[in-house]
Order: sequence, then structure tokens, then C-alpha cells
Amino acid sequence: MPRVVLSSDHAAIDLRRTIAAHIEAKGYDVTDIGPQTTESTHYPKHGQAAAEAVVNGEADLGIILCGTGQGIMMAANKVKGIRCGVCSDTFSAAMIRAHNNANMLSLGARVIGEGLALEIVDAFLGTEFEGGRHATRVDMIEG
Ligand SMILES: O=C(CO)[C@H](O)[C@H](O)COP(=O)(O)O
Repeated sequence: MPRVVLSSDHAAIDLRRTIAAHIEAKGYDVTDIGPQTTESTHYPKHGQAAAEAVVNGEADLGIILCGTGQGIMMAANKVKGIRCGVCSDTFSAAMIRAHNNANMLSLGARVIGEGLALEIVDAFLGTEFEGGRHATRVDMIEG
């Protein structure tokens, strides 16, 4: 089972913990790097910390959250080797794995509810990269 690192800012503590428990129960090896309190914090450092865990090989995939999922996604994508997309639907969550070989998923805790978030996470983690023509295109992203 893939090793999954999770992180968020203050806007998504509860949803992050719910997701961690959900995927741990499914057998994933989960590392939740916090933060642990709802004190206001800065999403770039949490996105970058999770992204570094992925590129350093401490985790295979990452799930990050902030209010919209957008800012923390932007921060994660600044780390070379990260391909992270924000998803608010299950089709996109599957496609960023199947076609884009995304290694991180970003979610907006102020955008989607818990039930949909868990379905999106399941779609992301349950889909493999298809390779082939998509590998050529992903290679072009990596440069
Ligand atoms: O969504 C986010 C970034 O994209 C942040 O969670 C959001 O900007 C935090 O806002 P506030 O400090 O007002 O709680």
C-alpha cells in the first residue's frame, strides 16, 4: 500500500484528521505532519513540507488541504518533482492520477463537504497512472 503524507493549514485540521483516519482504516501507511492546533498558520510552509516528504521518498503520495486547496497546491507545486492538483470532483481526482501521474492531491475544506472529500480521496488513491502517451506529456511537464 502506498505511504501517504498529509498536511494542511488551520482551515482544514478536522477534515485532514478525518481523511487520515479514513485511509488508515483502509490500510494505507499514513504520516500526518500537522499542524495539530487550529491556531492561524501559513499554508505555504505546510504544503512545502508535505511536498518535500514526497520528493525525498518518505512518502509515495501526498494529500494537502487549506480553505480552498488552491494556495497550498501552489506552494507544493513549487517543489521540483511535485505534480499536485486541486479537486472538487471524483472524475478529476482519478484523472490527475491516470493521465497526469499526480503525486499530490489538494482539497479545499471550505469548498467541499466531508463525504465528497472522502470520495475524492478514494478516487485519487484508487487510480493508477496509465503511462503510454500520458508519460510523454508528463515528461514534458518535468522538463
Ligand atoms: O485557502 C487558503 C489558501 O488558499 C487558506 O486556507 C486561507 O487563505 C486562510 O484564510 P484565513 O487566514 O482567513 O483563515
